Amino acid sequence: MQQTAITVTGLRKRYGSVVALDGMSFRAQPGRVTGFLGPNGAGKSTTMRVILGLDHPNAGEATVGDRPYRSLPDPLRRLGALLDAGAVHPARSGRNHLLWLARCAGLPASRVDAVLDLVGLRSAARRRAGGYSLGMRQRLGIAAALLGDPPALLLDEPFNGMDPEGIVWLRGFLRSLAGQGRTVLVSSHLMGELEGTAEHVVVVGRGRVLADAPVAELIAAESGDRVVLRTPAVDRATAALTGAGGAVAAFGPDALVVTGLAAERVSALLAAAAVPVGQLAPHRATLEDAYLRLTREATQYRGADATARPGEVRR
Ligand SMILES: Nc1ncnc2c1ncn2[C@@H]1O[C@H](COP(=O)(O)OP(=O)(O)OP(=O)(O)O)[C@@H](O)[C@H]1O
Repeated sequence: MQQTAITVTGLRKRYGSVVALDGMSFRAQPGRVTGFLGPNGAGKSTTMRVILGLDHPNAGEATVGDRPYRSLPDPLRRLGALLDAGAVHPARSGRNHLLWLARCAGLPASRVDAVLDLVGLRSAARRRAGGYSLGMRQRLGIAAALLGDPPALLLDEPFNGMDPEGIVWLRGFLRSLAGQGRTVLVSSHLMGELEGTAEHVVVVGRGRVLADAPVAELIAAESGDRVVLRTPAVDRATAALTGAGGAVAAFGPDALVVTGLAAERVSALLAAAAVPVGQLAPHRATLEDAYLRLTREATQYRGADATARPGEVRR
């Protein structure tokens, strides 16, 4: 399979007084799922439209392989895209929708049945697409993106409207597409959807990149040297640990989060002070923790304290 990275460089885009893209740059590499994450209004869809040549940036450029999408001689065979799962004629069957797309692109009809099988829509293929659930329309959109068997895929919010079974299926499916060497760029505003799927994430806010890193690296950086412990003697534990230079914060009625001391040292200090300990473990952050911290400042539309969760220690 021909390797085809998706690259955006210095994209700027303004709609009147709204700055949608403010110097967006990143590369989605072949052979992995790249999560494109950010809160509502962060500029994900605008970036994807620019990649597809549907919107013109005020500055910067986007390429698929080494060329702008619009200059590709056989675009559907190079980059498959799902932008809007609703963009289907409601009276047409799923199969006829794909047949029509295949005909327009000069692709063989045999591809239609192949992609229907891939996305698990074969049994519903002859039903009117207007009667499909949103999850089924997403599958149809993914099938359309795969018609040309492209080495690169760009999917805008494909998990939207999928039931839990669909989400599990799509996670595995995206991983298998990347495993075949394809570039898979997937947007979402929910970190959890991409957990266990994306190896690499580009987190964006207010039109620019906030983080561009492997998921494992983001989680490790977020976890830091924090230890969570449970003890009925919260005050004595706090005194022993702060005396040794640790920073201690309450985490519920009988739990503490300790920063600045390794787990072994925390354990030794508490033993020396004869503090009973129910549980002690290094804190492992989730991808969602990292995402919420990164995007907290860049979130445009937020309720009064929408990012706080019960028991969370704000940093
Ligand atoms: N055609 C347009 N006209 C005016 N403003 C627009 C247009 N398209 C996008 N915007 C604005 O640009 C900003 C980025 O929007 P965009 O849709 O790219 O964000 P997004 O990250 O995809 O958000 P969401 O997760 O809500 O889809 C927003 O402030 C949006 O209101």
